[in-house]
Amino acid sequence: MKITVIGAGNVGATASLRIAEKQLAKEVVLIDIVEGIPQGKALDMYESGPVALFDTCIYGSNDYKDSENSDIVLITAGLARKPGMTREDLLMKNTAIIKEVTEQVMKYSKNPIIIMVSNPLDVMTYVAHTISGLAKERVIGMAGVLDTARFRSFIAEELNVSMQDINAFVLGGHGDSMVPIVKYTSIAGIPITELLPKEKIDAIVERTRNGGIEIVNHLKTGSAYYAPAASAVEMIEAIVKDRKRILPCTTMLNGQFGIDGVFCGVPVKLGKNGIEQILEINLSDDELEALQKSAALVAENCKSLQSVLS
Ligand SMILES: NC(=O)c1ccc[n+]([C@@H]2O[C@H](COP(=O)([O-])OP(=O)(O)OC[C@H]3O[C@@H](n4cnc5c(N)ncnc54)[C@H](O)[C@@H]3O)[C@@H](O)[C@H]2O)c1
Ligand SMILES: O=C(O)C[C@H](O)C(=O)O
Repeated sequence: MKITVIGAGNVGATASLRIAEKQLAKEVVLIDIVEGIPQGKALDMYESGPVALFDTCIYGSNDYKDSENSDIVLITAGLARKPGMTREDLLMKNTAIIKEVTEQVMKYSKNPIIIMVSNPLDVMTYVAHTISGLAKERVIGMAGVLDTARFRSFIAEELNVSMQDINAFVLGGHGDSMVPIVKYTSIAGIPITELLPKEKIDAIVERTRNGGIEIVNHLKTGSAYYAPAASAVEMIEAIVKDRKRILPCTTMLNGQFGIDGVFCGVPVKLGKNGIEQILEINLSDDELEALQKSAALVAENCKSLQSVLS
């Protein structure tokens, strides 16, 4: 198994180390546009092998040739937002970066699975899919796992219970319009509505929607990376180990949930072939409407890129 991580910044470097520590690949290649950074960071990680107990071969490069024959490519290249910015403010600059990165990736790997992290997430997943020409099952966006991890952690904190016992889904686009699905949120199988009053649930939903900017406002220089990297690696692990995990991921919908031709976060089955199934679960009328609205915003942004991508 060979995994290439594009972007040796906060998310890319953190994810690379987690991949190595979990021994998910024989070879991890870290690529960035800045000379020295991927080489230095990767060597530093490699040298942690004897004490962190892994044998993964991990190295850095500025040359996409080193990504040759990758099974999985994690794309984290691009600008991160700062306080006062929305993810959509990154649209034009990151589109140019993701277009170039995807072209380079496809020069050297015939049929990789691409996992997109760069923002605005749903639109960048669309860009990578359009440019790569890969089957839609092989171009997957990471956002739902992160948004759901935030939702789960806030619920666990409120109830003072293990995070492991919280089951939930946050669906939709990775923006202010994301849709935490209260109907499928449970604590060891107990519906959340039996354990928390509506006002508390509403407050947690709101905090989840603002989870990204909450971190940006603390950090001031960039955005979150520990939980994002952990979330991307959970998806990679599901694929590498063919675990058939049911996770909220961004994928192209073709009529499911009444949404057509748009990338949007929904529950999927993840295995060795990438997205192996989309689970079209029953949503309440309000949740379905919110999901469709969220997808419409993604579609609008994708449409604005038509001239750039053609
Ligand atoms: N989907 C999510 O939930 C989620 C979560 C966190 C961050 N993000 C997004 O991920 C991206 C990266 O975040 P970060 O915190 O790691 O940022 P960062 O600034 O720490 O790292 C980005 C890296 O990309 C590199 N880069 C820029 N242009 C490049 C190019 N053309 N080719 C190769 N590398 C290039 C930079 O040199 C830098 O090392 C941002 O767009 C951010 O908004 C998304
Ligand atoms: O908030 C951001 O800009 C980064 C990422 O999308 C996040 O949710 O942490």
